[in-house]
Amino acid sequence: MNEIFTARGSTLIAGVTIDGSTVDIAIDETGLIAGIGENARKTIDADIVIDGSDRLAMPGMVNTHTHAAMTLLRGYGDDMLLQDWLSQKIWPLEAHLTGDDVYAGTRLACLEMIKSGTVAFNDMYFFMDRAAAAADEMGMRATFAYGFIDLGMEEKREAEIKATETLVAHVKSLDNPRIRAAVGPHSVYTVSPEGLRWCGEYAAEQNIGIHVHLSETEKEVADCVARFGKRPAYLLDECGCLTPRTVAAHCCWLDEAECRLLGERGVTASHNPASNMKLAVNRAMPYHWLRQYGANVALGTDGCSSNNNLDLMEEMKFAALLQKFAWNSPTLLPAGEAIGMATAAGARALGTGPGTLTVGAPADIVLLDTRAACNTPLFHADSNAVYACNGGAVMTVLCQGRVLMHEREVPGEEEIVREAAAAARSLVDRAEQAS
Ligand SMILES: C[C@H]1O[C@@H](n2cnc3c(N)ncnc32)[C@H](O)[C@@H]1O
Ligand SMILES: [Zn+2]
Repeated sequence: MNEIFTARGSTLIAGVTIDGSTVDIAIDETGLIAGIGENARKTIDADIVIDGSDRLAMPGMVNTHTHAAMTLLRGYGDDMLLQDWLSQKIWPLEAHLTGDDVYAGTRLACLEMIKSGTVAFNDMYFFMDRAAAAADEMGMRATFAYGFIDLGMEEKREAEIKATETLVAHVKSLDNPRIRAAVGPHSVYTVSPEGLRWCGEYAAEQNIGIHVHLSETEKEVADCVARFGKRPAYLLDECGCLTPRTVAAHCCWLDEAECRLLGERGVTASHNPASNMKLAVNRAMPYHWLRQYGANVALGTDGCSSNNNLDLMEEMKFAALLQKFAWNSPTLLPAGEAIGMATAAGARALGTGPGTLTVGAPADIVLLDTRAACNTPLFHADSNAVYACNGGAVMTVLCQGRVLMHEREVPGEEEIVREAAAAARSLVDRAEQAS
């Protein structure tokens, strides 16, 4: 294997383009950026040198809403209504999932994310100890939440509480700064107020984040108002689930007062435009209100059964286009803001650093090909990254200074793909035999 993947020490990215100028990026042996500029190479005695010519550096991207192992369900159920899709296709298949499936599916997800410039993700799913093992081996950062679904049943709630506590204890025992745990109440339509309250209290007690679906569909809001007499964001708040460490995915049907509430609580709203369009949730996240009231707006892909990939470069474009189209405003969500959502806002959501290329920040760095057709001509790097390129323009990826991909090579790619394909086939076979 290329020694660039195994070497540990300090790294120099020599002569790379940032904001139109050519600089060096020096990375110390702990994986932090030690210097950026013409004289940065003097700050370290580099063990590895990466040639930055024909390369543009940007911060590594953060996917704030995934169900990573759903890569195994890619293309399994498309073109359906959200409720039917979940209850008729996805949940029956997920009932047959094993820990080995989640491991294989999460490795495929990590491969795909690395290949498109993502270094960190926020995951909600099942068998999360196996997902954590996959992310750690792939060298990524990730936060794992067990998908807590009690459907109003006390017995099920007890099981979900146990599963959540077990995961949190497991992640703690790993003592790995790249791998974290969160509490994952799925949504207000799958978790009772008692369950939500437990999640809020447990997250506070453990000092960890919360990962939840919020206001994805109009039906979710209408049902919530009918059952509980209040809109979903207020219900979550009453149960202690809106905190500065909460990531609320979708947020499509929030009204203005709910946006203000999310801003007041310092919540991160994860925008998932491709999934929202595919499932036709019929309203775009009110980005303008969320920003106006100070919520942290970040970007996510959702699972591969509603996207159907994990390419945040594409997602930036979908976000910028959907916002403009839905709110009839061509000036809304310009390219620079889309990049900020995918980088700094995501890093803030997961607490992984500033998400910028600055001295002292973790060296989470992506190098894009300036020779690619999508980067030619290169008038505005942000514009090309958001509107012209996709993940295929990503050449090299570093996370905490460690090289995860170089010149589009990721160690073990063939095996990861082969094993995920076999796991997906066997999962569907098992489900079909049982039905
Ligand atoms: C964690 C749980 O969330 C489900 N899941 C996946 N995508 C969505 C979505 N867009 N909305 C709601 N739930 C979803 C997964 O299929 C799993 O059952
Ligand atoms: Zn989701």
